[in-house]
Formats: sequence, C-alpha cells, structure tokens
Amino acid sequence: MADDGMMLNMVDDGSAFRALPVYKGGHWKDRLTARKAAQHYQKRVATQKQTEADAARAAKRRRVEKTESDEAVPERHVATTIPIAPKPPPNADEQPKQFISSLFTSNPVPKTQAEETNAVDRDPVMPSNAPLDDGLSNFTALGLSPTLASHLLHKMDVKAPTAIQETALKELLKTDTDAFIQAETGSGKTLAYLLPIVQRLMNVSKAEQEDGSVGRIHRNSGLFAIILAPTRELSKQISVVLKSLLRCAHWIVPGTVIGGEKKKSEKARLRKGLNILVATPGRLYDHLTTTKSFDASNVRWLVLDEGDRLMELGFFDEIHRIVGRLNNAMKDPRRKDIPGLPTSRNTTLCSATLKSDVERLGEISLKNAVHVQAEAGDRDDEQHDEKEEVKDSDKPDVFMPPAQLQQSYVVVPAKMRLVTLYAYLKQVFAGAKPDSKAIVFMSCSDSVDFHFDVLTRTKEEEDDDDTAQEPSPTKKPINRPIRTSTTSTTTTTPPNATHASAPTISPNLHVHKLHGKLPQPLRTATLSSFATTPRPALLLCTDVASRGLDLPRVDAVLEFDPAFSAQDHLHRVGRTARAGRPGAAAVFLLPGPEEAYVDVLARAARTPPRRRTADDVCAAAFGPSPASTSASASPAKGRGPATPPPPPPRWHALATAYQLRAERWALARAERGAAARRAFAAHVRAYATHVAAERAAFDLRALHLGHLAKAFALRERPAGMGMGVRVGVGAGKGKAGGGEREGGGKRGRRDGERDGDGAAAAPDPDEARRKMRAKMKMAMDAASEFNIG
Ligand SMILES: Nc1ncnc2c1ncn2[C@@H]1O[C@H](COP(=O)(O)OP(=O)(O)OP(=O)(O)O)[C@@H](O)[C@H]1O
Repeated sequence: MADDGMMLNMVDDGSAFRALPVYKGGHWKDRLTARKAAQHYQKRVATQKQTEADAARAAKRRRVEKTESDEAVPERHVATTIPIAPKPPPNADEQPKQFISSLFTSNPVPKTQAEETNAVDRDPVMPSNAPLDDGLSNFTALGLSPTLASHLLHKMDVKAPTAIQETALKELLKTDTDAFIQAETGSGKTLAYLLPIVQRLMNVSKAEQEDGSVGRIHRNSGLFAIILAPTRELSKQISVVLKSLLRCAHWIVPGTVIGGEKKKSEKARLRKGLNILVATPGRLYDHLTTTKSFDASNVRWLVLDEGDRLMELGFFDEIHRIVGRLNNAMKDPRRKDIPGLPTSRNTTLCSATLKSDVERLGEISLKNAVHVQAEAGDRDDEQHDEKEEVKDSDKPDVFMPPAQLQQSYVVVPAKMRLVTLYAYLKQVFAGAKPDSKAIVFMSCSDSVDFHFDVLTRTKEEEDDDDTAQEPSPTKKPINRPIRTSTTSTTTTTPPNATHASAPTISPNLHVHKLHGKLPQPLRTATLSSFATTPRPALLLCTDVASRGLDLPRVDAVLEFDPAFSAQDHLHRVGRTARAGRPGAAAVFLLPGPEEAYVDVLARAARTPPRRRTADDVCAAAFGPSPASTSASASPAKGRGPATPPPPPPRWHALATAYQLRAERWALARAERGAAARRAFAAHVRAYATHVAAERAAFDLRALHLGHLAKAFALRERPAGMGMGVRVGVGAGKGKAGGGEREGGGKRGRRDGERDGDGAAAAPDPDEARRKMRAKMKMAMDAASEFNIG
C-alpha cells in the first residue's frame, strides 16, 4: 500500500490555469516525470484551496442550518464529511495512472529555526591543533637532536611541534614518568609519544660513540618499547609513522605483531630481535604466553594508544594481564641496566577522553602519572596519583573538536534523505580541489553497501532500469564483483541540459566504501586507495573509520546517520580539520525529536553549529529557480481562486526525477530491492542503539517508516521485516494509523529496542539497548571484524 507520500497522479482535467515550465534535454522519461511532478504540485495546491473553500462553505451552511433548526450536526460527523481529496474525473479510468513520488508532501515541520548566527559572518578562528608557529617552539629547543629535528623537517615535512608535542617533549624527554596524554583529534599525539622514545634510544647510541661505554643499540640489544593499539589499521598506521621516523636511526629496529599473517612469521621476527614493537593486545598477549624467544625483560616503555577504544573493544583483561607480565619481566635476570634509559618501565596512556573506563585502564597501568594536555591552564597540577586522576574525571569531559572545524546540521525529512545526500555531495565536490576528499558515516554495513551501489550505479544498470517498468524478480542478477571503490556514474544528461535528469555527483569522483563485513585485505586496499588517489574521493563507511585513522586531505565529514554517542561524533568529525587544516562537518537530522540533538552538538562545539535544511541543500545543488517560476502571477479576475498557486521551484522536479530514477533502479532487479530492504531494516535496528543520554532525540516510535523507506529507494515500507521493531502510534499519520506498524501493531509496546530477543528475554530496556548496541558494534566495526590478533 502506498504511504501518504505516494500520491495518485490525477489526469489533467483541464483545470490547470497556469502554464507549466518547459523541460528540455535529458531523457524523455525524466522530462515526463518532471512535467508530471509540476502538474501534480499545481493540482495539489488547487485541491487544497478547493478543500478549504468547501470546508468553509460547509461550516457556513451548518451555522445557517443550526440557527434554522435545533438539529445540530455532531462535530465528528461533520469532520468526516469534509472531502479530503477531489473525486477523480469521470474519464479517469481511461487515463493511465502513475504513482508520483512526492518528496515534498506530508513532511513534518522542523522545530528548530535558523539561528541569527547563521547570517553573521563569523570571525576566522585560529586552528587549535596546528603546529606552533610562534617562532619560539622548535624541536631542537625542546631537546631533540639536530639529526632528528632535521629529519622531521626535511623528510616528514614536520617543521614545528604542535602544542601537545611541545608539552609531551618537555615532560617525557628528560624525566622518567608515567603519563596520560589527552588532546583533541588530529593534534599529533602519535609523534607526541614516539619522539621522546626514539630520541632517548638515539641518545644511548650517541653515548656509545662518544665514550664507548655502551654498546650501540642494535636489533639484539633488547625490546625497549611496546605500543599497543586497538585495531590492525591503527597499528599499521603507527608503524608507518615509526618507520619513517627511524629512517634517520636505521640501527633501531621496529616491528609489528598484529595478526593477519601466520604466527610463525611473527615468531620468527620476534626471534630475530626488535627494539620497538607495535602490537594489538590479543596478539601481544598470545606471544607473551606462547613464544619462548620473546624476551620482554628490557621493556622500558609501554604505550596504550586510543585508550577509550581499547576499553570499548573489551581489551581491559588482556591489558591487565599484559601489564602483570611486563611487571614480572622487570625482575627477570636478563634485564640489562642501560644508562640513559629509564630504570623502571614507564607507561603512557593516550586517550581523547577521560571517561571512567579510561580511568580504570589508568588504574591498572599508571603510577604517579603526569597529565599531558595541550592547554597550559589545564596543567596546573601536573602530578597526580591514581586517586587524584579519578577525582579529576568528575569534572565534565572537556573533549572538544578542533577550533577551526566548521560544524553544521541539516534538517532533512525522511523522504528526502537520499536526494539530499546526493545534493549535499554534489555541493561538496563542486569546485573542490582536484584531490579533495570527503567521508560519509552511516550506521551500518548494509546501509553503506546500498548507498554505495545507488551513488555509483553505472550507465549499464540505468539502461537496464529503463527497460524495466515493473519489478522483475525473474531477471538474472548482473554479476557484479565485490568492489569497494568505483568512479561515480556518468549519465546521458548533457552538461548544459535543463536538468531533467540527475547529473552525477562529480565527473571524476572516486567513490569508496568501508565497513567491518569486508575482508581485511579489501579494507586495507580501500583505505590505501582512498588515502593516495590523486582524484577527488568519497568514502562511505561505518564507524570502522571513525577513530584514530589519519586520512590525508579530508575536507568534509558528513554524518548521514548521527553517531551513537557524542564521543563517537567527536571522533568522526575529527577525521577532518587535522593538524591545523580547515574542515567542515555536518550531520543530517530528521525534523522533530531528532532536532533535540542540536543541544548535544552545541555542547560538543566551540561555536554554535549552523543550521541548514534539505531545501537549502537541494536548491543550491540542483540550481536556483529560474525567474519564470518565481515570478508572481497577476490575480485572476472574477470568481475562482484569487491568487494562482505558485509553481513549484524547478529543483523540485529535478529532485523528484533523481528519486524516481533511484526507485526505478532499485525496483528493476530483485537483488537491488532486497539490498534496499536489508539496508532499511539494519538502519532501523541501528537506530535503537543510541546511548541512553541521547535516546530522547532518537525515538524509534517517532520514526515514520513509510517515509524512511523512500530514503532507501523503496516505494513503501517493507512488510514482514521481522526486526522485532515496533513503531508507536505517533509514528506519522498514515491511513488509519495502522499502516506504519510492524506486525500490525499488536506487539509489545516497548520492543523497539530489541533485536529478536523477545520481550521476556529482555526485561531491562537499558540492558537490552546496551546488548543491541554491542551487537551492532560487533556487526559494524568491532574486534572480531578487525580480526585483532
Ligand atoms: N608537528 C606537526 N606538524 C605538522 N603536521 C603534523 C605534526 N604532528 C603531526 N602532524 C600530522 O598531523 C596528522 C595527525 O596526527 P596524529 O594521527 O598523530 O593525530 P592524533 O592526535 O593521534 O589524532 P586522533 O586523535 O584522531 O588519533 C598526521 O597526518 C601527522 O602527520
């Protein structure tokens, strides 16, 4: 059954009193569609006016009747007699009926208003994570050797330290201490903990050259530092930075054990000897317990990078055991006393946040740690014991995005999400630099797959679509190999046409997708392609790419689906505006309860986020209305409507045409429809997993599934999804209010948050949500999918 967004296109009965715009160029079907959409819009406005006039006349008649007779008409009866739609004309049956995809009707009214600050030009903001260019801070002044400083400058293009690097070098180069490094995204935390370690190991070798008292470090001198990262991707990234740093100290040998290859080769590497090891916790613990040749007795530094992520992925127990083993290893008789290196082991914990789970990690790994932060004001009391750390954490989390990041939110009705995504991306890449990149975050893998296919559908698929008027489940599927990147589709639309058919996002765009269900080698190849392509590139991904990944030249981040928590949001938007570069981030919000999320955004922003609407984005992307469509018509003389309804803006037709093409494409092949339905169902399930503090903004019961289906190029809400999801009465009006419900609305009233657990199995909704969120994470980006060793 069509939802209320699907309107029957009534046959033109000749009542149109205003010439329709003439559409030129493009495919004939799209021109037809655009024309029908315009007709439909005019008819709807006329019908609305007629309905209002009829209602007014009926009310007047009733008032007159009431005064003439004591028989009053009951109010509710009156209500049902008001015509809600015009009767079809007598010859309607002779005309072909067509469903018109009405994107612009029955959309909820946004609650938020454009802020005045939107209109004001904001002062340029100084980047908060940029290298310091005050002329005072340079690496040699902070204690780095000229060799290392020159290597940074000439080989790594790192001229001056960032604020966190400056503080870390001051604290960690000369003193032996545990440290908790906390700084915003993209501020250079990796070099902040690597530089002191590398410099001190280089100093040891220097001492040997001067007085011959210490043997120069070589691969068999011992393992001095271990860096633990939560995922393979992050470990590899750290390893790349470390290797490029050590090109000026080639005798210091780095290595990795992160799984994904035969353990035998890792064992061989460990046996050969390494000085600095990058590892994932599971794999490291495995080697600590099973690899006999693995000697950890000389370890002087343990770094726990991305502490919050380590905890989220459940590595607490492994790290606890690793710390215990390393403590024991310090008493090993094989331990060498090397002047210049710390006598006991120093541990550094890096985390963007100071949440309680990170504190737990600190409790088991840190002792009298210094708190290394970029802002001087936050370092008043630098010496903390573990208890003091816990006290500090009682203050609100001060994790903020980089100051130069421009944040905005776009209020997008559910039905318009797909077309607005397309329009938004068109805008991002219009006139962008040739190597500009953008990332779009989605809530689940199925949604990423679906949107990747929709945005990159090929000409061949579109042609296939053109021949299909109806769904054809019997057609053989096109054998599309698994691909994670492709060039955006080209269409037959001539560049200067009147845009009856949707143009491409950008002719040279290289589109990628990344999520946890893809095999590891594909993920690695995709990331590498996205990072290195010289063309404009787009990455559609889940939260697999939200933490720690340092992808170059990302100018824009779009949260197509809002993050599951404010913390996740900050990590996601932190993929842009790195190391002082500019960046923009936007999040799509549905009109209604979701707009409450603006408060969460504002709390996690240094300046209030700007507000835009789907109309703003689409109008800008599809082009402004031509003068002919905005000119006001002269009032009609005599009886009849005093003012003709304004014609729709031209972009309505273009947006509608885009939507219809996507729908036709999805309907044309059974496998595409199935993918769309899968994405829809997974999206709705993911929707139920927002953290408790933000759940009010993401109320599953307020979700209009019929409208949302359109965002997945479906013409109606898929029936019988079996998601265990129920949508409440408030979920849009629909006919008789019953069309929106899964399972006829007779299921439990609060089962929206459950995923097939059944009501009895999940008595505590919070617990159920937590479980479901954990499940979603596992399905999207969690440890199992990273194959963490
Ligand atoms: N002093 C510097 N000057 C210029 N660029 C730098 C400097 N230090 C680091 N960078 C660059 O900044 C980028 C971000 O660094 P890094 O990944 O270490 O940040 P981070 O703080 O760990 O971010 P996240 O919290 O997102 O993991 C990298 O591309 C790195 O090469």
